[in-house]
Amino acid sequence: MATGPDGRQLVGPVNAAKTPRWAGLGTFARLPRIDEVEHADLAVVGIPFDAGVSYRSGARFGPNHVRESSRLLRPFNPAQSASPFALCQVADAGDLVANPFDISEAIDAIATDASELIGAGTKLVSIGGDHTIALPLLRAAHRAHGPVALLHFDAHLDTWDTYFGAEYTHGTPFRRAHEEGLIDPDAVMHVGTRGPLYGTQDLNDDERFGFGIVSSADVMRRGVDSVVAVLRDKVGDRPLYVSLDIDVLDPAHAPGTGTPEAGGMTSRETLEILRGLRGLNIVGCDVVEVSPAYDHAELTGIAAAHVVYEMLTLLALGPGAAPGSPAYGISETTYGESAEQDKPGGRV
Ligand SMILES: N=C(N)NCCCC(=O)O
Ligand SMILES: [Zn+2]
Ligand SMILES: [Zn+2]
Repeated sequence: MATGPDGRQLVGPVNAAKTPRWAGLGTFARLPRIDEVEHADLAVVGIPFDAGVSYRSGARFGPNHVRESSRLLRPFNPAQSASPFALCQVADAGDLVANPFDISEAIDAIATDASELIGAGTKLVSIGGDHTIALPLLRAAHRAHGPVALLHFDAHLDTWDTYFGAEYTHGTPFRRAHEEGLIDPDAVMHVGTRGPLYGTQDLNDDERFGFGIVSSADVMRRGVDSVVAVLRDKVGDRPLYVSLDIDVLDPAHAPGTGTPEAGGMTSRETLEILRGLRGLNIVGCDVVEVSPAYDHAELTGIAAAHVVYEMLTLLALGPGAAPGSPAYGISETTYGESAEQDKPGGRV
């Protein structure tokens, strides 16, 4: 038990100095289950659904793989000088149930169950599952906040129209979200885009839906800070949903995924860009497309677990969080002007 900033008693993760990391049933980061806390301000929820894939399957096993790969996470995040699990109550909400044989029914169930959690005052970081699940999660976010800004980290556009005549697939969620008015066309960006397309029409359509693109090559050429500035400018203070397909990482960093593309971002770049979103009005996040059968040595699971941890930190810090500085290193800021006072011991 720890006392949160508002005086509430918070249930934190299992203490790794007392119970070995590898022992016990695995929740995300060894956090309490949602039924073990009075109220969860933030929850990690698994959505083990992969009936929408167009190539390798297996993301249905993603949530538990990411949980298993999260056992080594520690409670203090030095990159943000923050202890997310001591700022508010964070819990693992288990897995939502989604029909593997009926995509429409699965989508409706995910939207309903996510809405229920959000309606109870719990912000979600969802672990997929294939990218189809972003659509119902955006429906749930829209129900609570109206049209949201979207930062979509992915090798792929996922604004294609249909596959084999099917409208609801992992390659189409953001086209459907645009058509349904779930996302604000003035504030939607892809990050990390790369790889061959079907034709230039893909890009024409995507642009028509309002999307801007920061490609994987842009991240390499322009660098993290400049990309973060572009994203922050685009989003402003709108309610923001962050959807991260783990295939945004290079297959060298995340081999365990269903539609891998060469030339991707590093995990370091990805984590740093996420950290740069500090203080934005984030209302929900997902990490999708982890397919453990193609993983090696938990590379993909660990990368995804760290992404989830950074998302939880952003949500725990909350909208308007002051710019921070890492607890060590020579980096100027986590975002904004240098905040030397945040640095324990003022180390560089
Ligand atoms: N959402 C992901 N991961 N991939 C979409 C790929 C769609 C295609 O097969 O062209
Ligand atoms: Zn993708
Ligand atoms: Zn995707």
